[in-house]
Amino acid sequence: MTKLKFTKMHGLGNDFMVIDGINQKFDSTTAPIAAWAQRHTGVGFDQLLLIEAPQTAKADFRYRIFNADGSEVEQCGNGARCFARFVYDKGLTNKQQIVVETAGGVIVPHLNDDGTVTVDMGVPLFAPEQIPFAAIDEDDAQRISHQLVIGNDTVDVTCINMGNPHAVMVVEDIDRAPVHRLGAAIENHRQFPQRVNVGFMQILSPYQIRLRVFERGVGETQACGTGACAAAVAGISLGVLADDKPVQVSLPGGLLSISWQQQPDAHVWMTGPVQTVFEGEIDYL
Ligand SMILES: N[C@@H](CCC[C@H](N)C(=O)O)C(=O)O
Repeated sequence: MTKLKFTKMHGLGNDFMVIDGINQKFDSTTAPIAAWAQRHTGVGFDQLLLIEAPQTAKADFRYRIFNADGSEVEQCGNGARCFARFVYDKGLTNKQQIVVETAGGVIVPHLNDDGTVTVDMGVPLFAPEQIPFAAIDEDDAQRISHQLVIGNDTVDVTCINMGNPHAVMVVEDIDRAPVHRLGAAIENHRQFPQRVNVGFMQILSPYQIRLRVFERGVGETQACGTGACAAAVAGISLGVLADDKPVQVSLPGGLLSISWQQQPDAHVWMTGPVQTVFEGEIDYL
């Protein structure tokens, strides 16, 4: 049995087991990721983040993401900030602006002097096949908001791909929203063939929202970076948020600042904190 070194980190309470897969051997096909994710019997985390060498010369690193249920996914915003802090603090790079390959496209985190990290999260996608979302007909396919039938209820969701799929609902009060019941039903709704992350957004002003996210493969988390980006983009696209200043997103774990201008090919920018909690090692292989 060898020991695998890892670092426990979090971004606003969305927590991660971060593994340097460049300097140690790690096989994601055999690692017991879902068991390690367990809160009582494992390390406990929402996502495992794996750092690898890039596959193209244009990037500095490749960053892979695994949900607590063990599924590999395309993108993770809070993880991207932790990733950047990790590679810099561990001396894997001396760059403060890092080009990163992910399964959801290239992102560019930048380490700020105040300890926060700003990430260029790329361009949001809206077309049903890009989410992916199975629209019921051509009219439905033209819209960014869609009606979903869930049992006896009909709910409106705005669908955005931020590297990974998101469905965002506007609600009156996130404290009273049925986040767990509706979140689980929408995550696994037959119109989302790859499942979906579900955001519940309360509008406070054109520049301020409250947000809870029921994450695909995890359940409700303290914060979701891509969820915050998707919610801000959804609100701006629906005309209930403004795009001339950053939108402040208040999540159960704290605040993220999101900027996006409603123009073709405009990138989404996310700024927020990161925290290293402890270093650990676990029996492996
Ligand atoms: N916590 C994340 C998103 C992690 C992946 C997500 N659960 C998915 O399945 O796509 C974030 O901060 O963006």
